[in-house]
Amino acid sequence: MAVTAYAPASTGNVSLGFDILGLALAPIDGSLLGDRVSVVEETQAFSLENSGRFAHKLPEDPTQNIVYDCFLGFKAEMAELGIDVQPVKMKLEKNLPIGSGLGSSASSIVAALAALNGFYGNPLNSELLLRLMGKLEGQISGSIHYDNVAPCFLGGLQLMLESETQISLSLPTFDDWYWVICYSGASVSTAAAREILPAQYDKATTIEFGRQLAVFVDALHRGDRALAASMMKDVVAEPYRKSLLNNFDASRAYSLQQGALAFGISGSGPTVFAAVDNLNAANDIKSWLEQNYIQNENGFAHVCKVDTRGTQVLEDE
Ligand SMILES: Nc1ncnc2c1ncn2[C@@H]1O[C@H](COP(=O)(O)OP(=O)(O)OP(=O)(O)O)[C@@H](O)[C@H]1O
Ligand SMILES: N[C@@H](CCO)C(=O)O
Repeated sequence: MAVTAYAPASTGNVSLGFDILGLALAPIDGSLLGDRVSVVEETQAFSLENSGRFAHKLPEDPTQNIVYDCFLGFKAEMAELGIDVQPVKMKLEKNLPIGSGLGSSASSIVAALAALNGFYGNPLNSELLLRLMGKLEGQISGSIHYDNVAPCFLGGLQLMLESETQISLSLPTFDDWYWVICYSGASVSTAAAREILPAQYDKATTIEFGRQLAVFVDALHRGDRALAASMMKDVVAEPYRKSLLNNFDASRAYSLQQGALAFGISGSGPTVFAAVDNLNAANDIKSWLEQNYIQNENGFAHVCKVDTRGTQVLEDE
């Protein structure tokens, strides 16, 4: 029976946890903000059919699509278990823009591997799947980082542990916070946005990074909203990346003036996010960003909450 998986958008870094903190997102209006991948049936030769708002941005050759690499990666893992996997017919509904900072490739990777695993009766455990997801994400961006694939797969706010037995730890979040996200419509390559960062950081920045992350995690566990929000300042990527983003400073200034608790770049951009604890302010910031941050017809904005469910796998009727 065909199996479909939905994998939500995610924000990597969340300003204060470069490469090791990520958040899954769900628009509060119920709209889909994530890719869907189906495994339809076994066939003679691998095939992939693309649909969705951003399908036209995908490589035309199916073997250049990361979903194909997911199939190969899954087949190799299954071979280790002594199981031979035949070519399959797959479908990708590409709802997330590529190079958006919303974990677009991660969403395709997670949905593809979750659907493949579901189709074959879940032979691979979650930990193994997540490692494979990270490996495939690393293939695209140049280095393995789990801050999109882990929240996309598991849901919620995830802190990377990356021990031999566990990749990610789930952190508590505040139910009353909204996350306004706005994608400008431009494309920023993750690999390029990583290249512009320094290879080394000075002592003061390193101490600041450690202080912020430690205090933030403690504040989350104690439910101290104000303290948590006050730690959400990016000392690692934003100083270098914001020059790639049109109208970033004005967007932050407006959001903070409207009462946003924090404002930053989602992943490697160009999507920005504002954390807000008031729905009216969240809607107001969304409207302003739609008017002032979006650059073309591909852009969009949503008021979101944390997606606590992560990837959803369904057997088709
Ligand atoms: N299914 C897919 N989804 C997204 N990108 C894909 C897919 N298949 C192949 N690619 C290629 O992978 C690369 C993705 O680039 P990049 O990592 O910058 O984007 P991204 O993962 O969409 O970014 P972000 O995490 O910021 O949303 C592009 O070159 C794109 O053509
Ligand atoms: N942590 C990654 C996320 C990419 O979406 C980066 O900022 O490069």
